[in-house]
Amino acid sequence: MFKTILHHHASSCSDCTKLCCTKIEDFSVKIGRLTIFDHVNIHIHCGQLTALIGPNGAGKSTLLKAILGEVPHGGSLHYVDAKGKHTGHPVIGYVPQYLRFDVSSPTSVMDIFMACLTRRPVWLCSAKSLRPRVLRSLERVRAAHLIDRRLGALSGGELQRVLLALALDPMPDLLLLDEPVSGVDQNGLELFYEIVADLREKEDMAIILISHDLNMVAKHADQVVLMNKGVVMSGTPEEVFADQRTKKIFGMLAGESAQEAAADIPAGTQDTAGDTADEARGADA
Ligand SMILES: Nc1ncnc2c1ncn2[C@@H]1O[C@H](COP(=O)(O)OP(=O)(O)OP(=O)(O)O)[C@@H](O)[C@H]1O
Repeated sequence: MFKTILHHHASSCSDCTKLCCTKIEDFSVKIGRLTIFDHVNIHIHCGQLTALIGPNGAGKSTLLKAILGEVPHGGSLHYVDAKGKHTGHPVIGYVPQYLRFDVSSPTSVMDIFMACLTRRPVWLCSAKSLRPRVLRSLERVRAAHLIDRRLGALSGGELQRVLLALALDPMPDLLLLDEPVSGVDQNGLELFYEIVADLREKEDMAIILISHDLNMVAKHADQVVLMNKGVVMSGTPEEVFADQRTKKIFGMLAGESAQEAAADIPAGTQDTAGDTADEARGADA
């Protein structure tokens, strides 16, 4: 189960010409008669962190699930590797916004890695032989000390790093991160962003991150995509945060920065801003 959640394989594109890039072309998701989003076109380059921002219900998480192929969608995904050749089956790593599991379960971090790293039944695997590999994975996210910890005993930030370590083995071409809205404290969030920024540089990885923390986005993102049932606008953090449509969606007061405004909006109340966002999107279309 964890394997399906954290790693997916997708087919590559047919017109590879330039640098490593993931092209999301004309993506749309409809559930019944409801359009969750449509006409989504985004290019994600390797070595870049693309932040997805927008109000609650904008369709951000659904977009990640569509990229993973977990949700039926229109449009297509194209992958181009750094040499302009097909990558065959690019690996996508995914860290979900939350994970439902029994917090009283004795399952440890090591157990979960063993279940994910091998196709053989866990009871036939040698923990001893896998341990160095698991430690290496956990070291990448500064969590080696958590290897024998029970999953249910981890803090929100620690669990997020363990899930990230799982999503990085095998190393993906594209990493999708759905930031938890709660349960991770400020220190945990900062550490997580530091690790992600490191990965982007050292591994030259393409990363899409859904974020509710506009300060962190301003600090770390290379590209920001503002979503509200479609792409409202995209650009550098400076461009997106200075734009009237962003200000409208996040209900910013005159002179207030996007980050300050977002900090003022209690979780779960941004839906109200969504109506305004529709207008903003309508004006853009
Ligand atoms: N399976 C489903 N059936 C019906 N509606 C759904 C389903 N999945 C998502 N939706 C709706 O699609 C919209 C987008 O949801 P999504 O979780 O993608 O938004 P989001 O931008 O990630 O929101 P948040 O910031 O609150 O996490 C919401 O209105 C949600 O209720």
